[in-house]
Amino acid sequence: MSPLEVNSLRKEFAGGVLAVDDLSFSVDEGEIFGFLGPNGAGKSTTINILLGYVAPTAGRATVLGQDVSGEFAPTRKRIGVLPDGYSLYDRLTAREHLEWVIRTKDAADDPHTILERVGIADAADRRAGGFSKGMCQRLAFGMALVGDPDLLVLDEPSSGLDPTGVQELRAIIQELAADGTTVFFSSHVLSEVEAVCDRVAIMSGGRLVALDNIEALRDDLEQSSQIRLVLESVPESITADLAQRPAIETVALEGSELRVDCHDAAAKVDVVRHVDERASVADIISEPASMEELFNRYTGDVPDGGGSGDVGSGSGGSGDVGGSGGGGSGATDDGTGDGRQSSTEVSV
Ligand SMILES: Nc1ncnc2c1ncn2[C@@H]1O[C@H](COP(=O)(O)OP(=O)(O)OP(=O)(O)O)[C@@H](O)[C@H]1O
Repeated sequence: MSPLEVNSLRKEFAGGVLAVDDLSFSVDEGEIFGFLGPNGAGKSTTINILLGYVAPTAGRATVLGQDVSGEFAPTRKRIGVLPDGYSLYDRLTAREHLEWVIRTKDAADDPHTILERVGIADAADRRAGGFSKGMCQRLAFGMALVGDPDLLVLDEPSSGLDPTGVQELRAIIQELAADGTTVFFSSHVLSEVEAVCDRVAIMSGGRLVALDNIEALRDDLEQSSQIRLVLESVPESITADLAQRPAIETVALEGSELRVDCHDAAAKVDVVRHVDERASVADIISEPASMEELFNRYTGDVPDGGGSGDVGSGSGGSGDVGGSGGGGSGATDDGTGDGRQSSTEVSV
């Protein structure tokens, strides 16, 4: 059985908000599974269902063989969670944070080993109140590693990390996955997802709009990607002419560069022929779809490149770092609130 199975999942909040709509997917053991989507797509709600904090309205989710609607507390001990918008205790040291999760999970880890792994062993006895954002993130990630979880649920795990930190995090995630840990990786940072995930699911408006490895998604869109032509001279009305042709989505002219979004490969050929008959083409540029384009095409969103410091709303309903289930507030399930905290994230 897959460690994570979701079948026809639906979540409707009070007031008729349909947050998750007929969602089905499964994740393999040892897979790093990216979970993407614009704000409000339903990612946090799905994660909260998978962690047993929110009850689905319909459908079924099974995590590590346990139905989330059943007695989920023992299973939660086998899950490590790094929620977005987690909170740490200012007065507790890094070591004390880990000791607390180790206790609540009945684990036998050595706090020092974990702190070394996440690169903050030097700060073991410092209070978290004085930590930088990156140090907090490393500590929260360390807390998620307690008990050698079978499933890691990471929400915006690279938030606040410097480039070295991002690489270290990536290496740890890959090591864990190679050892059989299943990783559920939710992020707005598309380059991170591309670098680390085996497959990605893209959510939009509560629905799954794409599910595959990035190469396959890219191939899929390749048929309908953009072509750019650099012209030596620009014939009058070329943009209007092209816009009339079949399977053309948009046409834009910037200086001598013509950009055309096409529905299929045949349309690209038609564009080249059509323009070549009317102008001297100096260069043809057809690049593989970027991760941003993939996201944009599947969700209809206009991302800003994954690095501009947008404000994303918090997710990860419990704020229960480490996934101990022993201190998280839990998300309410009545549509009146979900216990989330907001945070500033680098996001699309
Ligand atoms: N407790 C709640 N009560 C009512 N509506 C909710 C609740 N939680 C989420 N929603 C709504 O469900 C939809 C999906 O929200 P969700 O937080 O799951 O999206 P998300 O993909 O995690 O977004 P983000 O990237 O902004 O965190 C939104 O329309 C949101 O307003």
